This record gives sequence, structure tokens and C-alpha cells, in this order.
Amino acid sequence: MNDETYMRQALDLAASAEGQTAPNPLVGAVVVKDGAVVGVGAHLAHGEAHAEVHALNMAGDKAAGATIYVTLEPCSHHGKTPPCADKVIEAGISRCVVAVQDPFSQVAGNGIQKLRDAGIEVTVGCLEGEARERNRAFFHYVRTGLPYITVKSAASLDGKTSTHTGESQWITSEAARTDGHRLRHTHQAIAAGIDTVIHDDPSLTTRLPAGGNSPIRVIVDTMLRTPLEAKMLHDDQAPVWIIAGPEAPQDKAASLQEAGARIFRLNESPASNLRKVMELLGEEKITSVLVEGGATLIGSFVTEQLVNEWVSYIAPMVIGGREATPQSKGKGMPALADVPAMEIQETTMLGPDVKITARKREE
Ligand SMILES: Nc1c(/N=C/[C@H](O)[C@H](O)[C@H](O)COP(=O)(O)O)[nH]c(=O)[nH]c1=O
Ligand SMILES: Nc1c(N[C@@H]2O[C@H](COP(=O)(O)O)[C@@H](O)[C@H]2O)[nH]c(=O)[nH]c1=O
Ligand SMILES: [Zn+2]
Repeated sequence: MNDETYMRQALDLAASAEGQTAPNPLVGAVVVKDGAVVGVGAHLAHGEAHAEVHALNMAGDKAAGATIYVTLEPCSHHGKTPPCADKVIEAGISRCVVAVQDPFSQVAGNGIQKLRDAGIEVTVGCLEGEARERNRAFFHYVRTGLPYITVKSAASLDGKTSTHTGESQWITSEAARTDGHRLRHTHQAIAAGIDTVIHDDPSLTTRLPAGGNSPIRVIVDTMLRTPLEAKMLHDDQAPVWIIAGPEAPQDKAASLQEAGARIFRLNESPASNLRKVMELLGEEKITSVLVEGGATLIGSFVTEQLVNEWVSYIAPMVIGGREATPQSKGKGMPALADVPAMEIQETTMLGPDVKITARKREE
């Protein structure tokens, strides 16, 4: 058993709380003493104990002289919980293996320094690539202040998301649609355009057999055309935030607020200033957004080059039709040189469909 073995265990522990910890990162910790695992822990929810605390509590006095493996640098600031670095020192840990430094300004190497100053041997970089990839949303958010943006698109082989008569249910299989709901569970917010809200009256909730978190529903609706009887306003499943433009009628804003929606009014059209909308969500501590559709909204994210990840679910059918809805509308990129390079991360069969995941390389 070597460092990577225990760090892999810590990464798996971190991943077990996926979709629960935002805006905090996923973190796992394993305490090892004389080749035996004596404590394990994961950060389970924002505001609750950090992974190291769980693992050290479980280890008890076996932590003295032990090694702790942690997927993110132990924090050194007083956030909602006392600093983990202090706890690691108090427990008498003699060696700390860290996957990656915490980019959060209040930590960013201070935790590691604190441990070293206390005479603890610290190594950084064990399975760093995997640790960064697991926390890509958190790292992107800390670096840019913008949520990590994933577009989800379900389409035919020829890239249509509905027939030219507007029929779209269903193109992909139950298996693909369920996988799409896992994407909802792992994102803090889900964005949809007003056309999708009017056409589909979607609930945008996470409906998985085992349950799951329903993301905050963010509707880009410049003129506040969201119907007062929209399903999502009456299911009490998750907040509804509607982003309006300057000309949106005040009386409609008032009645939507009455119906429980939170209205954000921008002084420019949100549909062509999505970066402003994302900055606003970033200020609300939203670290990840799933863009569910439709083609117009997706087209705006593409044109503003805000897409960090693209997940396509492709069904084995060809719909055809010049008027059939494509995966993205809007202005688009004039030249290939402007098209951001991405990398395919995964292709998986889900029933009869194929799922393709691609990511933009983080700068
Ligand atoms: N039409 C298809 C999809 N279409 C998804 C639509 O964009 C819209 O998100 C749904 O109508 C939302 O409904 P609700 O939130 O589940 O109530 N998505 C899919 O994965 N496959 C398809 O075939
Ligand atoms: N979740 C986590 C860490 N999260 C770090 O602490 C910040 C949140 O602090 P707080 O508001 O107190 O929860 C978060 O932004 C990130 O930098 N650190 C750790 O040592 N272990 C953990 O398990
Ligand atoms: Zn901590």
C-alpha cells in the first residue's frame, strides 16, 4: 500500500458527497497508522464538519504519530468551522499528504505552512490531477468568481432537439434522461430560457429513484413572460430565480414575487449579457450551473464563450427538417479560430443512446 492507494480512498470518500457540499468543495480524508486505516472522513455539507475533523475524530488517540491523506489542503481560516490545520497539529499527526493546494485566498498555502511550522512532514501533489478534476467547479469558481457552466443537450444524430412541429418528447431514452437528472443533482443551479418554460412547462427538478437535490431554478426571462401558473412556481421543490431586463413590467414582477419567485432585474437584456447574469449568480455563491435549454439560451452561452463543459445525449434517430430545432441557436462563432478548444472526457452508452462529455481546458 502506498500514498496513492490511500489518496484514492480519500478521493472516493470525497466523491460520495457529490452534489451536497456546494459552495464548498468535495473533500475526503484518511488517517493511517502503521499500515492500518484508523480514521476516514468526507465533507458532507456546507457549514458542517470538514473531512479532516471526521477522520481525526474517528482515529482518536491513534492519530498520534499517524499519517493523514487529504484531497485538499487543510484549511487554516476560521470559516464556519475552526481551522483543520490546528486540529491536525493537536491530534499529533506526524505526516500529511495533500493532493492539491486550496486556491481559496484564505487558505492558499497557509494551511501547509502552519503544518510545516509545527514540525509535520507535508507532501503536496499526490494524485493532484484527479483531485483538481473532481473539484473543477470549485476551482473554476474560486479563480473566476463565475459558476462552472455545464450545458446538457439531448438530440438526434443530426443534432435536432425537436421536430419542426416542436415535438421533442422523447428523443432520448429513460436511461439517458435519468443520467441527465444526476447532472441536476450535482449542480447548484439549473438555467432555462423562457421559450423552454413556455413550451415545456418544465419542473427542472431532480427526480432520481434514490432521490437527490433539486437545483435552484434560474430562468432567463427578459420581459417576465413566465406564466403565473407555471408548474415550477407551485411545486415547492426548489427556489425559482427569474432574471429580467430593464423593460420588464413592474406589475408582473410583483405578481411573480407573490407566487414565490425571486426577481433579479438587470439594467441590460440578460439574454445578451449572460456574463453579467453569471457574475450575479457568483455573488450569490452559486458555483455550478447546468444549462438545460433551450437552443436559444444555449446559443447565448456558446456565443459568449461561457461553456466549461458540454454533455450531449445522442439518440439513434435522424429527425431532419430545416426548421427543426438545432442544439444551439444565436449568433455563434464567426471563425473556427474563435471556437474554444475542448477535450472529450468520456463516451458512454446509456441504453440505445450515447453520452458524450467534453470539457474546455481550464486556463
Ligand atoms: N426532449 C428531451 C429532453 N428535453 C428536455 C427539455 O429541455 C426540458 O428540460 C424538459 O422538458 C424538462 O422537463 P422536466 O424538468 O423533466 O419536467 N431531455 C432529454 O434528456 N431527452 C429528451 O428527449
Ligand atoms: N470542505 C473543506 C474545506 N474547504 C475549504 O474551506 C472553505 C469553507 O470553509 P467553511 O465555510 O468553514 O466550511 C472552502 O471555501 C474551502 O476553501 N477545507 C478543508 O480543509 N476540509 C474540508 O473538508
Ligand atoms: Zn477545514
